[in-house]
Amino acid sequence: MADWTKKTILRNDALLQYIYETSASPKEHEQLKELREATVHKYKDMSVMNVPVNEAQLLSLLLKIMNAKKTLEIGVFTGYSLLATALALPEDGKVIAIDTDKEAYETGSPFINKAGMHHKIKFTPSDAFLILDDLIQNLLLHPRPTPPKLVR
Ligand SMILES: C[S@@+](CC[C@H](N)C(=O)[O-])C[C@H]1O[C@@H](n2cnc3c(N)ncnc32)[C@H](O)[C@@H]1O
Repeated sequence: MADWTKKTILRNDALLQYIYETSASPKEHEQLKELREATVHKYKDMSVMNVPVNEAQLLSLLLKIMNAKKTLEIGVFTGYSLLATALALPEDGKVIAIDTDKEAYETGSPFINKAGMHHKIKFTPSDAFLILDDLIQNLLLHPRPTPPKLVR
């Protein structure tokens, strides 16, 4: 069976530890760290569903490089990658966030508020398939000259 604690692309533990200690962990935003710790406290082993610190930093870099303003977060859980995304977007950026699990979102939500990122996020507690159908229908009914850049 897959070992979820080893779900990283790096297979060398010593190298991974070095990267975390010298780069990823010192750069982790205070509320991302608090959200991650609250997730571990509440969800124990299930907390590995959050993206790892270094992957969230890569995601943040990619969003900044592409000047993303609108993103879709399909599968929020407690919101680690959601908060990392919101922090990487400009002040008027928007994230449509969808998850069936409202309780998990509400576990991370206080840290999103504390980081001052709540205004960028529209959370919908729903099956993403239903919301995506609506979004596609809307785009078909009201086509835009430039399609939005979407990152998941
Ligand atoms: C791996 S976790 C997401 C982790 C999150 N991106 C992070 O970094 O913290 C997957 C999430 O997808 C949600 N999910 C699974 N199927 C879904 C669906 N059809 N619609 C909405 N959410 C779904 C689950 O409830 C779960 O919270």
